[in-house]
Amino acid sequence: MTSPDFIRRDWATVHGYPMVYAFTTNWERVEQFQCRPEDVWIITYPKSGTTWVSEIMDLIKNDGSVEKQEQIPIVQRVPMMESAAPGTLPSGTENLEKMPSPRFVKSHLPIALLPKNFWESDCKIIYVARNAKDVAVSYYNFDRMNKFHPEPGTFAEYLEKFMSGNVAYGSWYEHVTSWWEKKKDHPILYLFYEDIKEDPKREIRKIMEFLGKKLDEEALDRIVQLTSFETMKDNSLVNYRLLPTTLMDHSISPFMRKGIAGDWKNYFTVAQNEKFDADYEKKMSGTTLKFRTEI
Ligand SMILES: Nc1ncnc2c1ncn2[C@@H]1O[C@H](COP(=O)(O)OS(=O)(=O)O)[C@@H](OP(=O)(O)O)[C@H]1O
Repeated sequence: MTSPDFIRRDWATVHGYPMVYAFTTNWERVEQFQCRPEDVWIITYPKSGTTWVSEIMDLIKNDGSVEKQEQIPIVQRVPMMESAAPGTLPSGTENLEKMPSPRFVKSHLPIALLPKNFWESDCKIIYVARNAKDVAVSYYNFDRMNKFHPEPGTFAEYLEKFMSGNVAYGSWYEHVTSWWEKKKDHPILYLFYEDIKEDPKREIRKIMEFLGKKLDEEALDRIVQLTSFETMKDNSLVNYRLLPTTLMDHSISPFMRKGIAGDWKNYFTVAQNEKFDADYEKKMSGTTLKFRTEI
């Protein structure tokens, strides 16, 4: 297979936001995407636990039974709306348009880039946030292995880009705080990666209630087990290993990398940490949103 022309391309810009080039060659399909009232969206800043919560949602829908689950990759069960790989794979919008309701829709979009009829569709939204330091580390390693993105450079170089929002989907700080504010006027289940890691059963219960499903303890326990990092990292339907290495090279860094809270301590120098904290204080001073950087 010859390399598609979007491999390792620099970010495109959409309304001022850096965006994965391959997704932008027909952005109108994103703006015009027809949201449906029965849709449930899983929205996150990248690397915050999207795949984890997508699998949890799909198992809840199927009463905690893998037998009931369609045996197809998570990218088709919970398609990422804005994704596209021109000439290589069907786009997220194409996959979603063909899906019967109720659909689960994944997206990393900031509020400003949502499809035009998003809010009037009155869909359900689950938002998952993860602390900025672990997101930066996870995103750095993802950019190393994911050829839809430009090379990240060294971790020191990457961290500067992350702090200035010069990464796909723009600023983490703006993303998590603006979605937090939206909770005031739209029912959004706002979850934290660290909380799910700390007590998966408690958080799965919240998702179950939000989706209006009732499952017994046995089913809940099964979902906890099936969505543990150890199980998901070896499940080819969720670990992205079915994608060709021309797109993602897991030998550089696996998609299911470590799955922990606090890995940033293995990456940040003392000086980087101090600079990051000072910058964080300034950017996050106006919000009530609080994160844990370890559990
Ligand atoms: N089950 C489970 N438990 C704990 N952690 C998990 C789990 N599944 C995925 N992950 C970790 O989530 C990180 C990937 O985030 P996303 O799925 O949001 O990535 S993406 O934005 O959709 O590409 C990435 O984090 P890092 O390991 O820190 O890189 C994954 O390993």
